[in-house]
Amino acid sequence: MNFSTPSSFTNATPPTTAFSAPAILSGSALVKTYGSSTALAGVNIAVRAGESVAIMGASGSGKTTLLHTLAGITSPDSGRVEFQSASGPIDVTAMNERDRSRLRREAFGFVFQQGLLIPELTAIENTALPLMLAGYPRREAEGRAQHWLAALGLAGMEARRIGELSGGQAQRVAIARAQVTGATVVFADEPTGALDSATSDDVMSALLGSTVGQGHALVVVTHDETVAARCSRVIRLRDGRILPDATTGAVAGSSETGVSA
Ligand SMILES: Nc1ncnc2c1ncn2[C@@H]1O[C@H](COP(=O)(O)OP(=O)(O)OP(=O)(O)O)[C@@H](O)[C@H]1O
Repeated sequence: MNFSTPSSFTNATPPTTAFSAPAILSGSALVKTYGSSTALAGVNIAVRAGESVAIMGASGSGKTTLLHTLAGITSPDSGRVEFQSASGPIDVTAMNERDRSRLRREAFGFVFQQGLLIPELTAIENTALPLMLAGYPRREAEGRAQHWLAALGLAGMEARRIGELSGGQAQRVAIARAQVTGATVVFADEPTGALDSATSDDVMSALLGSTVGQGHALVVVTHDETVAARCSRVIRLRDGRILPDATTGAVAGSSETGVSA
């Protein structure tokens, strides 16, 4: 795990392309059904280090299912998810739940619209939690958490409980917590859904700067075209399938088409 601490990136501009980077995460022929509903109907997607991919589509089109499947939270009925770890490719779909849970803790970060932060804990305790769970002593975990909070513009707010923060500040805590272990892929599901547009913009800057700005990958589900426009690539789902890219006619998520920034 890379637990390096960040410099400030609250206003960082992420790179817009990742053409030469290898796929850090890929899903091939992903199918997932729930009873008679088909959430994923054969999705191919490759995400490269240093790129941000927005997943868009109508309600029920399969966005969250795709995010959860790529992240190893949901197992597909068929198809394969592969993660490129520092020690080589890992078949996420073939892992048992215990190993997948470890992979999620160590290599992935998660930012959701709300929840997940523990209201009884302070900003620094929430941020340090993944490191504490990984066995770090409190002092070291909180030292690293403090660096992340400062880099995200939250210096001085470490001791506040979540209810004492604004929505945008709380999302920055969630971003800090998602990355304190050095996650190489961050998954975000409607990370700005509860925020006004100016705050949403700031939170996206923090999210992009702290992920793709550091050479990591960001996969973000959003209904917001403004959020999607800030990502290096947008894929659109309909009925569990990726729609062809309107500009090129290529299927935007497929590894063959690569990054269409
Ligand atoms: N746990 C589940 N049990 C049953 N059906 C599910 C479950 N999760 C998803 N589905 C179904 O799978 C389809 C895709 O759902 P998903 O949540 O991935 O869509 P979405 O595009 O993220 O929607 P939204 O924008 O409303 O969050 C829907 O028809 C949904 O009802």
